[in-house]
Amino acid sequence: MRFADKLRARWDEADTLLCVGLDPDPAKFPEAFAASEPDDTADALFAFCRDIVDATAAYACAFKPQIAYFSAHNGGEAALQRLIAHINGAHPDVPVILDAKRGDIGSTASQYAIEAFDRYGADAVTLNPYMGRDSAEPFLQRNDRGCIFLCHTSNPGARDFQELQVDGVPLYQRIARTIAADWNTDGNCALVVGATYPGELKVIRGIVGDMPLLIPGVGAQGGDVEAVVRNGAAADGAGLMINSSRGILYASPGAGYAEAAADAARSLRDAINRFR
Ligand SMILES: O=C(O)c1cc(=O)[nH]c(=O)n1[C@@H]1O[C@H](COP(=O)(O)O)[C@@H](O)[C@H]1O
Repeated sequence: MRFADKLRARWDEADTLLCVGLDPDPAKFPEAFAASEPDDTADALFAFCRDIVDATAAYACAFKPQIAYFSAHNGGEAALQRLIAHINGAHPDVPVILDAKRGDIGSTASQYAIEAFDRYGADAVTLNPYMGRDSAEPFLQRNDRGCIFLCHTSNPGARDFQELQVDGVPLYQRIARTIAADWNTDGNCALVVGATYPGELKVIRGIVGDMPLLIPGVGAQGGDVEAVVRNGAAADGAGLMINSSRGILYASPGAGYAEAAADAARSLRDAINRFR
């Protein structure tokens, strides 16, 4: 199924706008995952994330594994492959967003598209639009998959370039307008907008209509759920994938980590739904 349709079906059927972020950091794992050999780390990455996925799937409109948390470790890429295969097999209704923030010349971008969509089997991938249309083309052409472009990121440095004036408008608005008007001909584009910039989120929603928005930055980064939903929801009350990673993964450091993650995911889903 196309990413856009899978996401829409998940929003409707599971009544959730929560994206569960999978950023596994072995230093924060419960005792049970302590690796005795360096090679055990990859197995621990997989097993910890699998437990989180199985505990939180009911509350998730998407899962978002961050590739660096896997590829930083020997064997980590194989663990990521196993994890996405597990999600696709056990929770086939929940789309997977590979957070890799790719962007390069077209020939290299083609390889990145194969990596995300064929090697890993992701439904969508995060992309950096800085290199322009031809760098996005190999991803856009795979029109059953989602292309989620950075627009206004959640970090403090987002202002350094993204808010510079270009032809009288901030660059992030120009990016939103260009992607909505020119790049989204197959309806497979979405944008990343940080929860930490609710005013900018409102402007972006006004530019892009009902395009899906991936919203990182609630929880650990301090973004406010009410402001995100009020400023970012589409006209039908959906349109958002509101991500939390650390707030769910490390809800409890002990043996009850999976139950605590489920509780954190359920309460964030409910908090989001209260403002829709
Ligand atoms: O593309 C992203 O997912 C992303 C964009 C952005 O502007 N800010 C941002 O935090 N992210 C990612 O979203 C996740 C946020 O994690 P938490 O702050 O722990 O919820 C991390 O995986 C980041 O890499």
